[in-house]
Amino acid sequence: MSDVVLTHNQYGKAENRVVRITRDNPRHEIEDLNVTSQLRGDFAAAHLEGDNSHVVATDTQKNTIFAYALDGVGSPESFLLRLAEHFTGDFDWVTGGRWAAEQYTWARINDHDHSFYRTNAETRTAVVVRDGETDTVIAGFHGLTVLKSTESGFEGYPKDRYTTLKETNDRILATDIATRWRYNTGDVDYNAAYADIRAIILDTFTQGYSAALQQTLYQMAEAVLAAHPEVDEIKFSCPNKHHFVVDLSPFGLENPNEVFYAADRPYGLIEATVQRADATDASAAWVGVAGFC
Ligand SMILES: O=c1[nH]c(=O)c2[nH]c(=O)[nH]c2[nH]1
Repeated sequence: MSDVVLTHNQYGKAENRVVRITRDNPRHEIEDLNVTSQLRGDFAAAHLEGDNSHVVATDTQKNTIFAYALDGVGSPESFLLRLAEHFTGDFDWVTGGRWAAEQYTWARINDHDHSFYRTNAETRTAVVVRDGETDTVIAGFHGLTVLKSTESGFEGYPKDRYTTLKETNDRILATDIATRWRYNTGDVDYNAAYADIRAIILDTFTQGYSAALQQTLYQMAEAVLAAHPEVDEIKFSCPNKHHFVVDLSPFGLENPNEVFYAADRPYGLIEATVQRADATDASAAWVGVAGFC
């Protein structure tokens, strides 16, 4: 057998479903997360020799996540950073790792103090990658479904023998927004930044005429980078949820852009990354973030 070497490796406990209730007064708060912890460092002996003396058990990582939740979550980013600090601080050979979370949104039922319903709003995401002294924090969300019923079109594209699509300057534009953005500093109020970036993305979606989903994605990215100097890079992955005008002429009916067939698949898939021209290369931190270009 030719010589082989162990290269990248990481390990941990995936998808720890943590629900933290803050109940120090009658009006409870709920934080609902799905947390994954993966350690990187000197784990060669475990792979090569069956020596587990460096292997902080995935079960221990799970327990640590739940124990840390007792001190509060606050924001998924700060929670993951605390985990990174713990594992790299307490175990010499853990030189870094990757901690990721999804956070689900609950709303109060009739403004009730301790009864909630899970909303269909977006899922918030966070990733912390620690490599020695360097932390990279990537925030984002997916599943925010938006639609504008006019002020969108698609024209001017090349036509060939396979083109059947008709040009239009008045169509429905609908998508499920998935986005991730990378902070260039640790000095961030993660919840406030999240709320503002989400609001900017939604507001930009509403603004003006969209010549293509590509243009709208770029404008959303540009607006976030303009308003948030602490963000260096933002990625979008957005399906074009086609709404086709139904031909009702066989029934002698006109359909002036009022009745649509909401197609399930296939769908256009439009993806883009926009970053500051002078942004540092952080491609290593994006490894493992699936579904973006
Ligand atoms: O916004 C759009 N972008 C495209 O690239 C495209 N292609 C297509 O058929 N319809 C659309 N719409």
